[in-house]
Amino acid sequence: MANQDDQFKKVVSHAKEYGYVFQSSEIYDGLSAVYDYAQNGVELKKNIRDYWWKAMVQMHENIVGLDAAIFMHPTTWKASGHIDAFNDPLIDNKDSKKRYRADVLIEDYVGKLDAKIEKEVAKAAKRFGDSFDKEQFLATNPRVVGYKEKGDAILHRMGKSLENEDLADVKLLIEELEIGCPLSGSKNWTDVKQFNLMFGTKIGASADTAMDLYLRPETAQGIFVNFLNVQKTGRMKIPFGIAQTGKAFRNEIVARQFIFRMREFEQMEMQFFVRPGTQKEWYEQWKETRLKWHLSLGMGEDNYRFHDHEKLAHYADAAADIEFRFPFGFKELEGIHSRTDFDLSSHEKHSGKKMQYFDPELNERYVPYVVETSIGLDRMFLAVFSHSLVEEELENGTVRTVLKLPAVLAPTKAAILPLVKKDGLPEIARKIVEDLKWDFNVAYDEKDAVGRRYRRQDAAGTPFCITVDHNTLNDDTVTIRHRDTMEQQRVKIADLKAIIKEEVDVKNWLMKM
Ligand SMILES: Nc1ncnc2c1ncn2[C@@H]1O[C@H](COP(=O)(O)OP(=O)(O)OP(=O)(O)O)[C@@H](O)[C@H]1O
Repeated sequence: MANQDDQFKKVVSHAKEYGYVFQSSEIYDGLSAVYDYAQNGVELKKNIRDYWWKAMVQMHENIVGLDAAIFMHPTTWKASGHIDAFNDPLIDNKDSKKRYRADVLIEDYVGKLDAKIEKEVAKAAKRFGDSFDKEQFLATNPRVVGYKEKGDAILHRMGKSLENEDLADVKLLIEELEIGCPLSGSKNWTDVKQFNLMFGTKIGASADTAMDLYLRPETAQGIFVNFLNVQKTGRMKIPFGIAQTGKAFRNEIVARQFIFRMREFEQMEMQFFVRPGTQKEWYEQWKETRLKWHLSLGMGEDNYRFHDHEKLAHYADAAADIEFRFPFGFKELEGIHSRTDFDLSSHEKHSGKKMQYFDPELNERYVPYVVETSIGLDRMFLAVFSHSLVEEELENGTVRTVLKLPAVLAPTKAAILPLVKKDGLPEIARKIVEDLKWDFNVAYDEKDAVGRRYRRQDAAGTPFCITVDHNTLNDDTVTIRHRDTMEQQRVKIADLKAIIKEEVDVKNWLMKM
């Protein structure tokens, strides 16, 4: 593939062309960092959500679901720390008048060092072939070690400065590293300031009684405030979890990179309530479990890595990201956070209501500790979509565009194609659609030559094309074509359901965890 920018542009235009993602309010020139999911996008998104829900809720006896409201009592956000501390450090360039997140500018600088490391690794792997030992190379090659140490030192200093609210040092770091405005190159920066990311609104009709509200910036707080309701009504015993998917809103300063960073997005979060003192074990366990979930989709072990945080949020005693190799480099896809008892204790203080659990085994009451797994649904969508989009050169010299979505997530599982629009073939194809649609999302397509229809379905990500031809009239068999290998098999119509199920069944995918 061409360079990263070109690849990313292809992802964005393909998402539009094949009915996955549209810019919101496009006829009014769009709304920045807000997107709509189109006919195929809504299915892919639903399938990702279901895949997560099944893995987290259905497969765990001790995890239950919740759907809390987006609006919450405003004191929630005082207690959670969002009113005081949900800020991003921003910096303006005086010449280009562009605004950036200071920490992102610095992280991008470190990302370039990481890219240099990857280049060195690729070069050495080529040179040494089978005898190449990547671990040893990373640990001993002086140039690579130098880049790594420099990157770590920069992130460490930034982490400390942000933790100590020393914004002057963050600016100094940008100056010392000679980071320029990505747009203009200018190094003429303002001071770094904090900017709160919550969107405010009002509830109530009259000006005197209206109450200031916030659109929730994370779904987690809806779980915390309901913790005892769920525990008591579900008779849950610690350790147990509450899972939720839903919209969150953040007034992001730098809203770019398509659906990677949006102002309205969806999260899939699970809060796991544990005995104080056991949180580190659970944290490690959830890190591992969540990585396995990602790997079960078969998108390549090399495309994931953990990033353990040095700079911890006010509520956490440990935190790590699962990063994915997006077209623009490794970036956070999911966060796993050991949130201590911060949230529940703080809600206890602010509400005056007890948030404690009586542990019958210890015969003791306590505020549980919490380990959270939090993944952006839209970001997961981008990971899957961008990874799946490939251009393949075929033997005859032509190029085919294929969206190799994991079959379990594909919006349409099979397209049923009559070879020609006559001789009773469309009727048989329609009958197959009628039969399969009870189990799978399937499509009927009779327009254009069959080769073009295959390409259309390849690009839309449909794992199977089923072609009804004249032989079907004699022996009730059809051709089933596999998207990724382009292999074709002759099979009985009666066997179609089982063949498709084998490939798209959630169980078969989750069993790989
Ligand atoms: N603006 C956003 N648009 C899309 N997804 C988001 C956005 N902000 C967060 N997420 C998703 O929600 C997950 C959990 O949120 P969390 O608060 O941990 O993110 P974060 O650390 O603030 O993310 P980032 O550092 O990228 O801003 C993230 O891992 C990401 O997948």
